[in-house]
Amino acid sequence: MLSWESKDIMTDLPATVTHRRIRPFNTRETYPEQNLDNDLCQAVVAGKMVYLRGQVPQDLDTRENVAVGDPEGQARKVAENILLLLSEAGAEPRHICKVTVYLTDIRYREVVYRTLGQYLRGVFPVFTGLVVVALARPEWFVEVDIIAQLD
Ligand SMILES: C=C(N)C(=O)O
Repeated sequence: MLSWESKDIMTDLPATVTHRRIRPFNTRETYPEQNLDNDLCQAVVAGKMVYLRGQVPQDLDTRENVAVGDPEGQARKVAENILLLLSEAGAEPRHICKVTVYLTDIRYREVVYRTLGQYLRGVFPVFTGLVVVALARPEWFVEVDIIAQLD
């Protein structure tokens, strides 16, 4: 059976993979209430491409949930996380290509889009907006994926 722990798979990884992984963590630390064990990170820089983890209203340093019950405040925190991670990746908002917005309620769409729009004025990314049944924590109303490309 194949598994990521398989020696064959590990040795098959190309020696040239040099992606930069920003703020690595394990889900045991970020979701202590869930039985998880995933090595993840907040951003990957792969050549000129920058991929952000789905950003949620959580402080990137303390992991504290922010703006519980407040979709506008959650959108603001998500946008601030995105700007911080982009800068850590050496990117700027103008590098953003694709934004995917996940909402837990269609009624949050206007306030969340208005708030994100304030941070992305003049950027003109492509956007996808989805309403989903749930996010990883019940307190979270919004999650945003970003793909950017450096110059
Ligand atoms: C919040 C997430 N993006 C996650 O748990 O994967």
